[in-house]
Amino acid sequence: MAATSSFHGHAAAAPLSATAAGPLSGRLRPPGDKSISHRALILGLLAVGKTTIEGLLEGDDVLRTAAACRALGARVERLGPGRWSVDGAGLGSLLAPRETLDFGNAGTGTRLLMGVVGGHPITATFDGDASLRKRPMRRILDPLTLMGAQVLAEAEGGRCPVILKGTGDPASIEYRTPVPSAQLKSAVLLAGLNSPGRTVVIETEASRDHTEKMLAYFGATIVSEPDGAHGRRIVLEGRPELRARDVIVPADPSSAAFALTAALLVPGSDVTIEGMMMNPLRIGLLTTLQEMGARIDVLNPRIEGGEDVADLRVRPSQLTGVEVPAARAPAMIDEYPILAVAASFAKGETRMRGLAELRVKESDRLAAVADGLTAAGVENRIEGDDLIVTGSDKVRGGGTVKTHLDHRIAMSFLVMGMASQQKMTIDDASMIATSFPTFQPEMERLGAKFGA
Ligand SMILES: O=C(O)C1=C[C@@H](OP(=O)(O)O)[C@@H](O)[C@H](O)C1
Ligand SMILES: C=C(OP(=O)(O)O)C(=O)O
Repeated sequence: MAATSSFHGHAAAAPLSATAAGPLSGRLRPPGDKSISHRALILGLLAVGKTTIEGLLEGDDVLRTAAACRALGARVERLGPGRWSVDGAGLGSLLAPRETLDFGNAGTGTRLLMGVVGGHPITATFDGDASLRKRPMRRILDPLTLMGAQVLAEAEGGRCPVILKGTGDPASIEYRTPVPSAQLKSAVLLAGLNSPGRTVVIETEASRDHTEKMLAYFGATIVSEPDGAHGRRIVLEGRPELRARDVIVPADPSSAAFALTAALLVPGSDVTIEGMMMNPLRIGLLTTLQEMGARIDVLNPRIEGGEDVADLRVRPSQLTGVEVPAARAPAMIDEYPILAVAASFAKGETRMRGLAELRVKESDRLAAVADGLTAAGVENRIEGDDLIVTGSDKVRGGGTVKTHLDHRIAMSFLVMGMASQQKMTIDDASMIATSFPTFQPEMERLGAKFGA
């Protein structure tokens, strides 16, 4: 679990290839959900008492959040694999960190903790790797400024490094998020926690609701109601008494997506994914693949850690291109790169609409996916914010894909190489450790073949 990145760049790039695999078979428990892992640590920091976490994702992004929580006054300990405890500093009692908070590659950690710092009378510096330094932070800093926080320094265009001076008395605001973003919604809610009044966030398109659910679980009064056709209105009462809780982290659907897609594409496969979180705001990929004709049995549905989970048995399927509506984007936002790989093997055209937010992820994912598909001989085009992929049952493959410090681009094109005629090479596999450090051995255990 060595750090994979530091402020400006990262260790030497590690190219990796995937070649056509024999059938993939076996069972896989994907790592803990990344979104829930960040939030469990952060709410542990804000609660009084000892929070325990089971199944924490021990990827670099989350380890950076653990380090930041320590710097803000929590005692964070690893008890065993995936088992962690957080002795909270308590809402209103955070320490000012002495050093820069280095979030590496992680947008979620950066933005959620900007919300936390923004609502406390402390100053902190936020920074990360070359990818993080390109990502927009104004969307977070704007509402925090309305609440009374001050931006003491920022790089051009509201980018990291950012020095943020929070306020111990955040104004209660009603905020309509200008882009569908769970990170933005969460930052406002986390800052609003320390406000004496009510914080209201309205989103036109519902985004993942893990912050709301976990705040309620830790004892906050928070109500989320439908607003408009696809939106939510969330009302949080300020200054709750947050009490430490025990958190169980379900398996990450965004990580499960890679084995799931690989099993659909590699002939003869039969893979069962265990304990995948089925939160409706996270399973847009599953819905889309089912619409495309994927044979996925949803088995043993149950509740784990307050979330719906299930086991998924996946077998190869002839996929057919579909149109993916823009309204589904928040529920499958990180899965478009792997959907584009699935679409490459589908009959006909898949049109993915409304992908503007993909341009501001770890890389410009719209461009990175299109370039990777082109390198592999897959017909594709970008029209406005839509990506259109024309599939075929024989994908040539070959070529080297530039990953631009983006773990999802890296894993997606390795999956392509498991089913394409020629091997696929990625220029750098090191970023995979940010979200799925066991990706390579776990996929090899199922039958994948990687090489230089
Ligand atoms: O809140 C979260 O945990 C996340 C929200 C999404 O980002 P945006 O809020 O920028 O859409 C997603 O892409 C990211 O991987 C995790
Ligand atoms: C966008 C992602 O993460 P983050 O915003 O936390 O960097 C992701 O994991 O795909």
